Order: sequence, then structure tokens, then C-alpha cells
Amino acid sequence: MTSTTTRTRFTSLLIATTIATYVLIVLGTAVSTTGSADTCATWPSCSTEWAIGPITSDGLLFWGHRAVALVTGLLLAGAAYTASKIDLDRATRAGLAFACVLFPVQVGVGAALVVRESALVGAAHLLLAMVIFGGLLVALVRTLEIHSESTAGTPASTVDARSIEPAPDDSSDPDPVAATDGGGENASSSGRLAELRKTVGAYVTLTKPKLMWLLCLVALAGMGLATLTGATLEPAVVAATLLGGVLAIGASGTFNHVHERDRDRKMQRTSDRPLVHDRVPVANAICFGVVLTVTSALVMLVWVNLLATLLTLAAIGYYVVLYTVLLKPNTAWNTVLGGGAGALPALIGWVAVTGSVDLPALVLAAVIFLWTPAHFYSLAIAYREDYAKGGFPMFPVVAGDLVARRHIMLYLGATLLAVSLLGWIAGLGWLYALTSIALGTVFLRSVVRQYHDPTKEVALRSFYVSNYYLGAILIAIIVETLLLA
Ligand code: HEM
Ligand SMILES: CC(C)=CCC/C(C)=C/CC/C(C)=C/COP(=O)(O)OP(=O)(O)O
Repeated sequence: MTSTTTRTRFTSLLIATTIATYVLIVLGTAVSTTGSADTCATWPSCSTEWAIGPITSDGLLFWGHRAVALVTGLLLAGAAYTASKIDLDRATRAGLAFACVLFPVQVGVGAALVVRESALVGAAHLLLAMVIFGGLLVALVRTLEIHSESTAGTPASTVDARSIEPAPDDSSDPDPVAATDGGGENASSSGRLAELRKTVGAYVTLTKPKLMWLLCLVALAGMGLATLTGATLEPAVVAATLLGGVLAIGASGTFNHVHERDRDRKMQRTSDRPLVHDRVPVANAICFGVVLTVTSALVMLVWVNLLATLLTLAAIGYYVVLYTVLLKPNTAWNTVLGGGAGALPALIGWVAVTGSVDLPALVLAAVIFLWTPAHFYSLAIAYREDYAKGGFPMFPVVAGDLVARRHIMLYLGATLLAVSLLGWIAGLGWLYALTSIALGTVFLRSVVRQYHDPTKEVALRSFYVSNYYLGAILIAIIVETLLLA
């Protein structure tokens, strides 16, 4: 076998081992939260005899966890054996060695947990699993990088953040929509209707409607988790929280359009925005943003509660002032730090129901926070040159595609772990576990594909997969907490 074939086999084994370890973590948390561990108190079999009893969902979960542990161990051994036949860099070797040493320790901790159930041993088991997953992820990222470096040639060019200035405004191009307008003094009533439709459409575009479904799901998941404390959901509170949230997102988006109108003109992706073409006068857009902000605050104050209102206003301030004005044009950390704005709806949803902030809401917020770079960096890779033209120091512009992809993988890994932690802390069950496994695997594979096929299309696909991933996780939380409760 050639060394290239062995290296390819090693990469495949490492991908499979990393995914299997994640499956193991999710099944492990589900075993613990569903109480299926109580059905078995011996190890490695569930009784002194090896006879198979009636198949129950608890048994399936329990045996599933053990079976996947066995498969993961075999995959890890296979990866280590294959690694011994090729030259590896230090990071891959260290990550793999780390996982190989800790895996048998983890099996011992798991056996101890079966025989003597204890919260402390359970927490140690979860923590160790996360550390093993981290080691494998580091090894995987380095392996994929070396693989793509050897096949791709020169790395993509990067730009120093301090040197990024918006390109001179050379676009005096007329509004393509306005240019095709009939209009004029003889405008018919159908022409005026078309005009009105266009104006309404422009205002709707200012509110960034495409983002709303996912942010609403975040707030709904926060509300769903809150019911696990015993709190009941009032339909009026749910409706008012969603309405207040939608108005607040609309306000944020509008102010974002106002502030970025000159840079938007320079970027191909955003050059058709309403304020670039004066479809809405800037003063009107500012008034629109203020009206949306005040209406949102009133809705939240009258039908929800004061803390939720303050958090909603804080979210608008975070996105508009901290992210749009301060971070986005000035630092490559804009996305990481800006992720806090999108995380706030998780707290808003929880606070709308309980009136205070508690641990599960913070962990859900952490999931959104960690997911944000994994979500956005793929889009920023696809539009790297566009962002450079607009003068935005987005991470791929400053650090290059390869390093950005490394960060996507690491933030994705952290998101997967935070999702498992949330399931464990909130006591979520089957549906959440299966969704985390299925969509987590799809998300991870879509990013791995970026290494093999570093095109704009593949990066954009990862971006959309990131949205479906988060959407599915949030729907699983909502269904488990609200519909199956
Ligand atoms: C700093 C944080 C974030 C950045 C920089 C970012 C960036 C972007 C950008 C540039 C787009 C394309 C928008 C367009 O072309 O109109 C987008 C789309 C989107 N984002 Fe994010 N995003 C962030 C956080 C979030 C959060 C927290 C959520 C929800 C939880 C979210 C959900 C979405 C959705 C649903 C889309 C629409 C995709 C589509 O169907 O076109 N984003 N994001
Ligand atoms: C409740 C409430 C008000 C929440 C606000 C949170 C919020 C709107 C988060 C979304 C962040 C986001 C989608 C940024 C888009 O990036 P960008 O603005 O950099 O995109 P662009 O390049 O398309 O302008």
C-alpha cells in the first residue's frame, strides 16, 4: 500500500473515530437523562447471565451506548495502528496519543459509573469524553490541513486588519429597480400599486426577515426549557415575546442598514440593498427603526416583563452599537464577540417565562454563541473578497481561508459539546439525542468537505447547513419540552 493510500485511510478512520466519539457522548448523556442506566447495575453485561431479555427503549439506549463504545474503541485502535505506518506532525500525534491514553481510563470510569452510580463519577465521565473528543478534533483538523496543503498549493492571500480601508466609492450605478420603473406623471394606478409594493418590500428588507425564523426558534427553545422548571406557558406571553422579538430584530436590521449603507454599496452581495439605491430615505429608515424599537419595548413591557424588555433593548444595543458600529469595521474578533447579540434571545425566551436568568438558559445562550463563528465564517470564506472590498476585517479576510476553516472546525466541536451539555443539564431525551447525532454529523461532514473541495459553493453549503443544524436542534428542544412534556 502506498503512503498516500495509508494517509487517506488514516484520515477516514480519524473522521469516523471523531464522529463515533460524538455519538458516544450524546448517547451517554441520553442514558443518564432518561434514567435508562437504572436498568443495569453490572458491567460488562447487564446481569450475571448474557441472556438477552425483552427489548425496551431503555435497553436499546443502554446497549447502544456500550456498542458504540466498543466500535469507537476499535476505530481508535485502527487509527492508531494506521498512524504508526506514516509520518505525522506533532499536533496530530499528540491529539491521537492523548485520546488513546484516555480512552481505556474512560472505559474504567464508565464501568465504575454502572456499578456505583454517582453524580461526581457521572460528571467526570462526561468531562473525560469531552477531552477525548477535543484531542481527536485537534488531530483531525491538523490532518485535514496537511492533506489540503499538499493538494492545494499556495494558501489564499490574507490582509492585515489595520490596513483594511473601504475601497473608494466608484459605484455611481443607478438603481437597477428604479431604472426599469415606468413611473412619471402618467403613472397608472397599477403603476402606483407596484410602486407601493416596492416601497413596502424595501421596508421589509430593512428588517432582515431571513434571520427571524431562527432567532424566533432560539427564543421559543428558551421558553420551552423554562417549562422544565415547572413554569407554565401563557399563550399571550409566547405571542408577545415573539412579536416583541421580531420587531426588535427588525429595528436592529434597519439601523444596521443605515450605518453600513456606504460599505454595502461596495460589496456585490449587499449592493442591491434599499438604502444603497435610496429606495427609502435615510431619515425615514431611522424613524422606522425608532418606531420598531419603541413598539417592541412597549409590547415586551405590557405583555411580558421588565427584565425581558431590558434584555431586548440590550440585544438591539448589542447588535447595533457594539457589533455594527464598534466591532465589525475594526476587528477580526467581530463575529466571536458579536455572537452575544444572537445569544440574547435564548435568555429573553427563558426570562419571559420565569422572570429570572438560570443555568439552562445560559447554556442555550452558550450554544448560540459558540455556533455563530461556525455559522458565519463559511459565508465569510465564500465572500472573502467582497468583505475586503467593503473594508470589513472579517476573520477569513485577515487570517486566510485555511485558518478560518480551522476555527470553524474548533467552534463547531465546541458547539457540539455545548449541545450535549445542554441535553445533560436540561434532562432532554431521545429526540434531542438523535437530532444532535444526525444533524451534528451532517454539519461536521459539510465542513470536512470544505477541506477536500475548497470552493465557494461548498463553503456556502456549510453556511446553510449550519442554519438547518441549529434549527433542528431548537425544534427538538421545543418538541421535547412543549409537546411531549
Ligand atoms: C455575529 C453574528 C452573525 C453574523 C456576522 C451573521 C452573518 C450573517 C450574514 C452576513 C448573513 C447573510 C445575510 C444576507 O445576505 O441577507 C446571515 C444569514 C443568516 N443568519 Fe447569520 N450571522 C450572525 C448570527 C446569527 C444568529 C445568532 C442567527 C440565529 C440564531 C443567525 C441566523 C441566520 C439566518 C437564518 C440567516 C439567513 C440565511 C438565508 O436563508 O439566507 N445568524 N448571517
Ligand atoms: C432580539 C434581538 C434584537 C436580537 C438581535 C440579534 C441579531 C439581529 C443577531 C443577528 C446577527 C446577524 C444576523 C448579523 C448579520 O451579520 P451582518 O449584520 O454583519 O450582515 P451583513 O453583512 O449582511 O450586513
